[in-house]
Amino acid sequence: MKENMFYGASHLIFQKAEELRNRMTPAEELLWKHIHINEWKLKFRRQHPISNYVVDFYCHAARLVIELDGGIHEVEEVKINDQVRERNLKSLGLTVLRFKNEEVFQNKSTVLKTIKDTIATIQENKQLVIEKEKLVVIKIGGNIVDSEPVLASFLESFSKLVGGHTSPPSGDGGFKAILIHGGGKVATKIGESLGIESKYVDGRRITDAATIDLVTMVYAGLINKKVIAQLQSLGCNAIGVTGADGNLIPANKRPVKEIDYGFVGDVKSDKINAQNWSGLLEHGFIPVVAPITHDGKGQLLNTNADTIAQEVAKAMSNLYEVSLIYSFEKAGVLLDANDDATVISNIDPTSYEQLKAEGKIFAGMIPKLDNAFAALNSGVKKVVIGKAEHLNDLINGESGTSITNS
Ligand SMILES: Nc1ncnc2c1ncn2[C@@H]1O[C@H](COP(=O)(O)OP(=O)(O)O)[C@@H](O)[C@H]1O
Ligand SMILES: CC(=O)N[C@@H](CCC(=O)OP(=O)(O)O)C(=O)O
Repeated sequence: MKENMFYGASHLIFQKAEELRNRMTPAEELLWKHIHINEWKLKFRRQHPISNYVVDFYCHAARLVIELDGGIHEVEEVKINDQVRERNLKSLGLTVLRFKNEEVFQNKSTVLKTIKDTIATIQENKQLVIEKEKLVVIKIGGNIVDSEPVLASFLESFSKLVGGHTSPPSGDGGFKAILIHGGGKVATKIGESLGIESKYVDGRRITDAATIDLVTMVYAGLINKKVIAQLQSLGCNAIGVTGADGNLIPANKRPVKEIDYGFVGDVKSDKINAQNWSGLLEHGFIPVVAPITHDGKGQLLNTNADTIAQEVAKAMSNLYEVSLIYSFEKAGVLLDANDDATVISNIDPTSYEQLKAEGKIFAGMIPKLDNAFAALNSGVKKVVIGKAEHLNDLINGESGTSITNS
């Protein structure tokens, strides 16, 4: 799809597009504000290279070009050039809408209605090729959260990725992302100092009344707010949430069978409302999620952060093309869990079963991989496990372990 959407534009056209993007006209700025985030959930690009041209706005899913004309376009010679340009763009199968700058200033609602009607017609004719926007769901593990310098360095890389103020200028402001943090180690340490003992069964903390208060304070309070403050200082409009905020992650208290886990929550997968999350993202917020959920009856619940990442990634894959990154202190899933030089580059269900049987994959890595496969099986496009310090490479598929179905 990517190579297609430029219709063979040359390197020079790309350069020109980059220059034009840096000096948009006031009319372009105004229209961009309205179509950048839009009710049709379509991705528009501005100053987009197509063949020999740079078009003002382009939506590849609808194959729709929108051009704005200033006064110069009234000159006869320019008019002829515009006609040739329009004919050439249409010959590529594109719909072209043209507006005058004054129309955008004086008649904005009519301009937007024309765009809306055109999209509706394209939709009716089933010409719309859905191109989902990319979303990265990133989980940071307990050992990263436990180390201030490692966390700070991770957050700096993260901020660059999502368009914080230290990012290189990139035209469209970075990836959309959701960050989920753990913090089990910090909770255990603070618990010890308060005389609250930590007990785990199958990687899940037994969460009695004192423990749910402890983990709420540590995850939703201390850790979450420290992360938010750091991201804000890096120019990222991060907003801290638990699953109770905005009813983002409804859960059920885990039923008591052989083990009573106490206030541990199992996520109600079908009740995660992707539109609510999308609302935060579309308004430019970067959600930072603490692993606390709720039962809708006033009870907070403790839910494993790997599971939350999987559930949120799954729910969001209806609306976005989602990559799920499990980042932690090791370089990936390792053949020897203590040797970063032994990264397994790819794991599929068969090799997973084998490595587990051989005892090479154990403890917390088992539920992490179970979550990874569950995500892949429910629409998540890509899952990678690897070192938090290699965030960029993990996203580009150049580091860590890729989880695949075959
Ligand atoms: N093959 C393996 N490769 C890497 N880590 C492994 C492997 N098998 C078991 N582990 C263990 O799994 C742990 C990661 O699980 P966990 O502690 O739950 O993750 P997180 O830090 O993200 O919460 C590692 O710290 C490591 O001790
Ligand atoms: C129910 C349950 O086990 N909840 C986890 C939530 C935190 C977590 O998952 O943190 P890590 O990513 O650091 O492991 C716990 O309290 O440890």
